[in-house]
Amino acid sequence: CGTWARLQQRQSSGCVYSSIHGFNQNEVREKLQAFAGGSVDLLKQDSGIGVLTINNPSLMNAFSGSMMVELEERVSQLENWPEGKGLIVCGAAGTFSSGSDLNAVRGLSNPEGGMQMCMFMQVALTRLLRLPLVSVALVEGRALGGGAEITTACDFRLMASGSVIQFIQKHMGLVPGWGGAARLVNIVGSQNALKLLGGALKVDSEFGLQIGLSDGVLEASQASEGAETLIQQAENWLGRYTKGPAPVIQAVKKVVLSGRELPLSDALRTEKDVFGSVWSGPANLHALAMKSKYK
Ligand SMILES: CC[C@@H](C(=O)O)C(=O)SCCNC(=O)CCNC(=O)[C@H](O)C(C)(C)COP(=O)(O)OP(=O)(O)OC[C@H]1O[C@@H](n2cnc3c(N)ncnc32)[C@H](O)[C@@H]1OP(=O)(O)O
Repeated sequence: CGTWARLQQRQSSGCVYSSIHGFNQNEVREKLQAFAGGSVDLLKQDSGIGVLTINNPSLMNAFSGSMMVELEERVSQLENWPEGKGLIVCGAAGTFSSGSDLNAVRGLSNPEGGMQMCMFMQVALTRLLRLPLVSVALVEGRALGGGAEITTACDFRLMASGSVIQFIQKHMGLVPGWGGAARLVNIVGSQNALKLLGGALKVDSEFGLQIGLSDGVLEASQASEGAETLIQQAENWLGRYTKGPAPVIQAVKKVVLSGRELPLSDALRTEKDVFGSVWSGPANLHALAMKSKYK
């Protein structure tokens, strides 16, 4: 697909930033690796649903430098997953993420270091949002600062009862820098984004639904035999949008993404190309043979 391929190409070559902006991805990667700790784990399931886990429980899943690098590596793996249909992004041990690891932040304390880290994370999170998979952030516990920003790099957000998303950057004398402000405006509109960022408001599951930041509330059940875990609940919720063959689900995500990101004429051309990739495909031929009715 012509325009889609160009969009993909732009994103893997760094999309927004290049050497013109003083961005050297390999150099930043090397610097970030020096701030080690935790991991970002990927489980690719046979069902076509991936689970990406932010894993640094002793620091409330704060993002060390090496985790930023791992996030980018996991996104690369997901970009090359033909059988993939959906993705759940969650945190380990009952909480989502408390944002940047403050120890790494202190080590990058000059504006140049901060901006390099921002550029790296913006590129990784833009690629996460542009995956041809339907993605959902499963928020349990807290998503603070950079953690709140990561939730906005998914197509949907599900909040467990008792969980909180909070853009606390203002309290730190900062603004979001991982692309979270731009994405938040797209999700909740500029009025609500100004309230959330300007007031560093705590968004609980009810408020989240009200302003459209959250797409559903999950009830954390007591761990008992037969009780669904939050991940299982999120998988069930996602199932409505990922049921069917991977090429069709990926095609749906691509046309929505191009409609959101491209000027209309480019989006229309992409839609035509993506349509061509599924027209007379196995799923299309099967549906025609079944003479299905949609009453
Ligand atoms: C670049 C800026 C920005 C962005 O990218 O947008 C950021 O993300 S900056 C990071 C913003 N986050 C914070 O400032 C979080 C600060 N921490 C807290 O508010 C609290 O720790 C908590 C997350 C609300 C949890 O509170 P509580 O349940 O009471 O646990 P503890 O406070 O005891 O936390 C356990 C342990 O974890 C350490 N911790 C938590 N978050 C971070 C973090 N972001 N970086 C480094 N360390 C973190 C906390 O210090 C405790 O460690 P010990 O004191 O050694 O036990």
